[in-house]
Amino acid sequence: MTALHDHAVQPPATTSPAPVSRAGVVETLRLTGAALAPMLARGIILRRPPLVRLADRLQLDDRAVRALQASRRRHGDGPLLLRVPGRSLALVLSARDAGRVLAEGPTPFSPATREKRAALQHFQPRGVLISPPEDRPARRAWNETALQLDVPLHAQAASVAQIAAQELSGLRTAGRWDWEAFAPAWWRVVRRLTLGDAARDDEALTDLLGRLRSRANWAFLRRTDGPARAELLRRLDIYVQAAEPGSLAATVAALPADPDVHVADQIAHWLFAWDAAGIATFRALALLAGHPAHAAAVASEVDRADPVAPDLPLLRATVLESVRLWPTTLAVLRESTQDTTWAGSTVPAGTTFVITSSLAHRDDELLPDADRFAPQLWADDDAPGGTSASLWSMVPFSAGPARCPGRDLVLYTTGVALSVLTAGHRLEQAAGRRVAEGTALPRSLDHTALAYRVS
Ligand code: HEM
Repeated sequence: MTALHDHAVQPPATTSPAPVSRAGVVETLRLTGAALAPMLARGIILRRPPLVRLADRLQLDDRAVRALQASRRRHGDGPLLLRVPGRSLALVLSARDAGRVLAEGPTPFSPATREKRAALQHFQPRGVLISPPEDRPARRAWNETALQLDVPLHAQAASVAQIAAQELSGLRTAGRWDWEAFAPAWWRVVRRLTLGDAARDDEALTDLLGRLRSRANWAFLRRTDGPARAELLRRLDIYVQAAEPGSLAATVAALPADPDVHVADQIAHWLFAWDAAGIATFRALALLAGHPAHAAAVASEVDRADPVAPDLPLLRATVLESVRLWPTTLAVLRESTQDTTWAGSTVPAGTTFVITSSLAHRDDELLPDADRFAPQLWADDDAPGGTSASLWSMVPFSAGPARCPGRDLVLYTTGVALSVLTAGHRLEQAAGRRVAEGTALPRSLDHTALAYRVS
């Protein structure tokens, strides 16, 4: 792995720090309207389809990028403090500062911000991402071991490939599929690979999680449904105890027991996060359909691969491009646990720093490939190539000590899913906003409107 994904990641020394600025009331309102409100409205924890449609129709991510860039031109690229009554909120506007905030954690920049705690406690009160400092190390280490971070082929890789083939090849055989057909098949893959075959048809479990995620969208504004949450965690525990061979539950059962980890809470996070992986896969199909030369290279990669546990670097890069171009984590938040200093100016403890993924990944003032499909960016060991400081901002799986521990398993699983859906066929986009070579790619893409056909 390159330095970008190391725990010891340091912000690049090539650009000098810039001081903090403060937005006025009107500018705060403008930025809230253009960048923050559309993100919240779309649903941070569970997407709301009508709002996803609206974001696509109005290209809201494009508006967000332009508003943030305008503020950066006005103030410089140091953190921008907004005027929010009773809160200290700072927008991160440079790759340099994003690098710092992500690298220097969990102190002074904690991933367990109050917004995330309020949202995620609805279904995973002891999840690693919202854990207090004393509980975090054990849960983080457990997640890294169970998910096998930095291991391209997870111990369950062969089983994952088999499950993906069994559940998804029917879509290809049907010749055409849309989101309505893909999503239930994807959830069957997720339940089987996480909990075992016994969970294959347990749609009630996914529905229960969905209801709690929908409450989580409202964070502080909705009461916790304690009984429903306890029921979810209880049902997850039953599957974990059964430890069906070939599932992640079996991997988990083989780990040393530690009562402080609270396994069901960690698995509730996994199930929630697999939803993002499905969305990323579905959008990656649009990239393949719209870039025939790349699709041809992928086809020969799939032909040559080991059928039992295929290693598919071009498909990994395709999924990485999917989450770079259309990030599934709309913003990465950190909360400062002490005063922090920025080129001589001090920002008080308790400030929430917001890295908006749309700006970080689509900053066309800094990134030459911001709006193009550029799988070659990930050729260097899956980290963006080149030495430009601006590339530090391209971190769809985050960076530093809270980076996504599921990253390698996600890239493997989604790569295998794409190979099942496309192998031996020519793929075309049949519906949804066009994603085509030679045009600037849309900044908001409604995945629920996409459909594909193979011939
Ligand atoms: C497209 C799919 C995914 C993307 C883009 C993604 C991205 C991310 C990002 C950006 C974070 C950091 C969040 C933050 O700092 O607030 C994160 C954290 C995390 N992800 Fe993922 N993730 C994905 C799927 C998964 C899956 C499928 C799993 C588990 C099977 C997983 C497990 C986790 C865990 C446990 C954390 C918390 C890490 C910590 O607090 O140290 N993710 N992910």
